[in-house]
Amino acid sequence: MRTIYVQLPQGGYPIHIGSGLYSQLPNFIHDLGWDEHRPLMVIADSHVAPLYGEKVVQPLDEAGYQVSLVTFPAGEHSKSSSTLEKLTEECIRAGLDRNGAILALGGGVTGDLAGFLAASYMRGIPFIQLPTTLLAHDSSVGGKVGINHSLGKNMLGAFHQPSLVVFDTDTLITLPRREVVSGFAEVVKHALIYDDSFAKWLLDHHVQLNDLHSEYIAEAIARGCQVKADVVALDEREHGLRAILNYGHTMGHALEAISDYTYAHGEAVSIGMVGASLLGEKLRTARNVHHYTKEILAAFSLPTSFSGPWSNKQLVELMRRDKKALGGSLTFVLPKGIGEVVIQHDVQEEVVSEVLQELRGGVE
Ligand SMILES: NC(=O)c1ccc[n+]([C@@H]2O[C@H](COP(=O)([O-])OP(=O)(O)OC[C@H]3O[C@@H](n4cnc5c(N)ncnc54)[C@H](O)[C@@H]3O)[C@@H](O)[C@H]2O)c1
Ligand SMILES: O=C(O)C(=O)C[C@@H](O)[C@H](O)[C@H](O)COP(=O)(O)O
Ligand SMILES: [Zn+2]
Repeated sequence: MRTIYVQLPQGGYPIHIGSGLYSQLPNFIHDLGWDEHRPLMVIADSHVAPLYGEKVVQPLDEAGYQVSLVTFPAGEHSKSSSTLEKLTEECIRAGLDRNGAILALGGGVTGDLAGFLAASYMRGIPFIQLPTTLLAHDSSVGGKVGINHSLGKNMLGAFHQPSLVVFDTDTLITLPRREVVSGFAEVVKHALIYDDSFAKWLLDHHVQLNDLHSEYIAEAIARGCQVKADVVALDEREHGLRAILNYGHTMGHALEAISDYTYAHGEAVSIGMVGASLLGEKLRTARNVHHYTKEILAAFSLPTSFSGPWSNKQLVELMRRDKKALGGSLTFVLPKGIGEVVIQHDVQEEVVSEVLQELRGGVE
């Protein structure tokens, strides 16, 4: 097992990564100082609950915890106020009080949704992240929780840090290939924004990683989590630096929302990172990053271009609603080199449209 700590002024928390970790959940929870009188509510989606619900519930039940499991329909559309409302009802009916805690078992949708429920239920109760997708090495760390609105992605949310993250890598065995690929986008992102040696390592070992070789995958998750933990420790509430974790997301979130979430998050972020690399070269924040960006993303079978009936204007309108955009100006995280980025405000619409045009159909 590998453990990474997220160091925060109010104490921080560990991220445990490894195989067969659910049997150790009672010990990890005891280490938090939570005794068996704390009711636990496991929240999982309709794909994950039948696969891993019992594996989480059983050891906790045997250790004497009062633990229940609730589910919701899998998919990005469940990151919504209506699902939040239904889960709130389940918690109230189950008698969950302020002494209770939520365990978010699943991918980023579950983590964001159940985390937001934990942030707002009775004005906030503790929660634990149990990520089951590769992508969720990112979403389970850092405390950004929230839901979507019909007018934009992640429009309602909070910063609410988990008390503990337990990534049992055995769960990745059942993950559909498309979701594995999507998850690599955030792994690559962590390398491209912060750690050029990590990027080189990812390219050198993409064959083993694509095969989900357990040692390499655990290493990739740990290195990605380390980048995230370092950045969050320096700027928990995104006053500045933390925005670098949004690399590829200005375009990515716009593509996700406009496609009604036909694009998976990682796919959209991948296209967004190619867009950011093109933009960086045009605005001269970086040289020679576009080709490398495409190469590393293609090594993990990620998309580097898009097609769709949406106009550049529609996409730009969504980008102006991005949370980094102040006063409606366009804000992007742009590369400075490999492993280094810069936050750029007031990017002109014309140059963004040029990039969108080049991203359509993959014109060089
Ligand atoms: N809070 C953050 O910091 C942060 C960071 C990155 C992404 N996100 C959010 O995360 C979401 C995407 O997360 P995701 O890609 O994990 O999506 P997801 O949670 O929808 O999971 C993808 C699919 O895989 C299924 N699944 C999950 N684990 C499985 C397993 N082990 N075996 C079989 N099937 C499994 C799910 O049921 C779902 O159908 C987006 O909403 C994105 O905005 C949040
Ligand atoms: O943790 C962060 O900060 C991130 O930006 C991580 C992103 O990968 C993630 O998609 C996040 O949910 C985006 O947040 P938002 O504030 O742009 O909605
Ligand atoms: Zn993301």
